[in-house]
Amino acid sequence: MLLQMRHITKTYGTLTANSGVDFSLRQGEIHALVGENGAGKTTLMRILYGMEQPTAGQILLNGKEVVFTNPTDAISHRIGMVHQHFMLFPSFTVAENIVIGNEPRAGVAFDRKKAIAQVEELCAKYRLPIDPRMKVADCPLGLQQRVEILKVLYQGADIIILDEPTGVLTPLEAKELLVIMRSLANQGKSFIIITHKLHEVMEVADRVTVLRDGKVTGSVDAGATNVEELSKLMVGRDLKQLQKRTLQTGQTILQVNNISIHGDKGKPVLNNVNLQVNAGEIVGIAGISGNGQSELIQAISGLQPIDQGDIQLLGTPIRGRSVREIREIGLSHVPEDRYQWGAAKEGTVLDNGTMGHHKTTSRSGLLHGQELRKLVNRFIQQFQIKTGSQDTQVKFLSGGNLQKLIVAREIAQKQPFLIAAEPTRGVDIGAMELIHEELLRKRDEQGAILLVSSELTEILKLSDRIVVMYEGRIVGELSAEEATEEQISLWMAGGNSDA
Ligand SMILES: Nc1ncnc2c1ncn2[C@@H]1O[C@H](COP(=O)(O)OP(=O)(O)OP(=O)(O)O)[C@@H](O)[C@H]1O
Repeated sequence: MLLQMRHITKTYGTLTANSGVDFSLRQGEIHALVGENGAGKTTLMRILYGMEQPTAGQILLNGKEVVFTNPTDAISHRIGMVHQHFMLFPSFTVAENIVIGNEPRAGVAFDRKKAIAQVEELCAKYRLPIDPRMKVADCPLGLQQRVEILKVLYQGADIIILDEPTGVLTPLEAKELLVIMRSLANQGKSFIIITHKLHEVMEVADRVTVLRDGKVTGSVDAGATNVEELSKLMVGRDLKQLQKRTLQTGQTILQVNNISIHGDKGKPVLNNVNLQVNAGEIVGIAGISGNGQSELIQAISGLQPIDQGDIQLLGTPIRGRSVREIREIGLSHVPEDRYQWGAAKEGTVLDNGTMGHHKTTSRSGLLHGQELRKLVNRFIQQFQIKTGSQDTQVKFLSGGNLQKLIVAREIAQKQPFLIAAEPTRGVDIGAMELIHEELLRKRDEQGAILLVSSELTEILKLSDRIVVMYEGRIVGELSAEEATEEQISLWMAGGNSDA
């Protein structure tokens, strides 16, 4: 056995993140690590990568015990990790990012030519083409991830840990990544992949280990299991089928008229976009990321100025208004990037859970400490948010648990309009089910929801109407009854539209 982690336990104060976990990896294997948010997957991998030390337990590499006190130790034992949030220097080139920390030198100076040659050689060896001279800032996310993988390969890794690698990728990039992993595994590399996407597990993994509440609930060959069985091992119950009713829509809540945003390079990022969202409906925006969806949301929520057109929320023009003013008129917003816009990382669960709620919960204009705590307690219970306490800083929450807190907070705002951008990114399947139910409940209570998701299945499952964006324009619109995956995918890829 290439790697064995034996009886790993990790506690943080009273919280047990891993409890007696056994995990093993064979050479050339792709091993998926799955489990609910906060089940302890990232913690286990941070231990393997030397970022955390276990409270108890052992790691054996090729049968010999190893002790890592930092990632440098893990790297010297040929273990590499690609984190959920890439750790690249955007203003540096691809080659510079790959060789960083172990740069070729000519005397004391950095040998740029040699770095480029080394990276070209590496790309050829592993059949992962990329231009080493390109600036990372100019690479789409799929290529940035390739840089991360090449960096780990440059460091000599034989065991590669990928933490939710497809979360930020387009469906096409995600497919490519799975092919790359298989090809590298065939060349002898071994992978551990943390993911919530069970169809990916079935597609790429040889083995799957399931964690629940810090403990292993199963470790099986992927060929001997299926999505239903894995879900049950993860959440301890069968998942329900979502019931969606057909509703009458009400008054227009959001009206976007002909808005455009000129880009830096002469190409518009938004091009004459018209959109309407009514009370009692979910309008889903489908599109490959980077086709103007982010800018559209930012324009509506006051984060980005527009160059042409106007937007009305509940009949009030909002062009040029601040985020705060727009929120006061009637917007709640689950932002696409939870770390940049959604949360104050240094703040506590209580601070983050109550942002925007002070007004609604105070009786006399003063803040009501107890009421706010009660509210956050409700979020924690309902969404099963795993946290030490309300006073824990959110930087200690697992990614999925922070996402659940933001979604709970925003849905509870009781605003007439909600923008839900990638609302289930990084959450487990049980939490996804709950978030979907809550979005539908809000819609059933005559809420107007604009849903943006890179998961087409999510768009199809929840939306009453679907619009497709391509290169800054809306290129097609379908009702839920008319929508087919084929038609939408065609429009998403820039295929012909008659809209
Ligand atoms: N440094 C820390 N201090 C306190 N608690 C922590 C720390 N790191 C992790 N935890 C807690 O340990 C538990 C396991 O977290 P971990 O990030 O391993 O979960 P996960 O399975 O990767 O979840 P997700 O799917 O949401 O990413 C969580 O409850 C988390 O809040």
